[in-house]
Amino acid sequence: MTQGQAFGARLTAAMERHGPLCVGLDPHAALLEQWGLPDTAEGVRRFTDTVLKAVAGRVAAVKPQSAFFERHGAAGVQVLEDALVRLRGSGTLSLLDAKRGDIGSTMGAYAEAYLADGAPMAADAVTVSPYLGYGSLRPAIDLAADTGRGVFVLALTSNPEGAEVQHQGDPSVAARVVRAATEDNAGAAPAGHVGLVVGATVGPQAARLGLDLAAVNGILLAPGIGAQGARPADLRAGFGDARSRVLAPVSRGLLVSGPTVEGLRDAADRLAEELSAALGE
Ligand SMILES: O=C(O)c1cc(=O)[nH]c(=O)n1[C@@H]1O[C@H](COP(=O)(O)O)[C@@H](O)[C@H]1O
Repeated sequence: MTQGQAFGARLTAAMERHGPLCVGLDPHAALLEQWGLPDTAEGVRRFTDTVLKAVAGRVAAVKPQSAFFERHGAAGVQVLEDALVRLRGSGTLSLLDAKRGDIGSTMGAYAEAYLADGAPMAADAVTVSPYLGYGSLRPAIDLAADTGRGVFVLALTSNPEGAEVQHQGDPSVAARVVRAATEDNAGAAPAGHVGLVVGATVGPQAARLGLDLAAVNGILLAPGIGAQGARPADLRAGFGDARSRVLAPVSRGLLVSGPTVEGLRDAADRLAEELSAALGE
């Protein structure tokens, strides 16, 4: 293991220290405009610099959404790579949101891109899609374990269209993904390296679909608060006894508080408190 501690231990410690907020780093064109920045790689660089100045070292995790960097080509991807480097050692973990999923041999290459020591784009964890089969993710799950990193597997996503696939079957497809991740996390303490994505907007449906979230022994990434309509208070009902494992990523709902470092920082502090209160005992 090359990150010192295992991913589950590092993220659990960061959440105990800083709370359940994960800052989503999504430089949407509309946000760049609102911040008075050009919709170019240079605009994305200045946006990213402000977000990291505001929150790096103060929140448990930052989740850059790769798409908003990729739309500016190689120059945008360079901004993302630089952000990942900057987060290393900051005390804030990087969760790269790239939602990768492919046949196993190609998945191996994605794993090397994001989860190998010394990789230019190495993050603390990456989001992955199990919808080519959970087993196709094996190269990423295993490399993450070897290097002290993690993966977040999509289980029950926050968007309404996810139901077409994830709700199907008995047990549901989502429940089978949860069960597979639970097996990969068995025996780890305080948490395993396979996290799951369960949207804050759909958490209340988890029990109906047979997801045993309390048994997962991994961190539950719960997007959907703010722009997608969920509120911090919804987490308590949606996640029940698993709520101490919830890490809530918020992008637009927080980023609209820019463009000043102080404005963003204050908003992040308030949101972190609200989330802690909603998820507390
Ligand atoms: O993996 C994710 O983070 C993710 C999964 C999911 O089910 N829903 C979801 O919204 N996301 C991501 O979380 C972020 C949500 O952004 P906001 O709605 O602006 O907070 C985006 O980067 C999405 O791509």
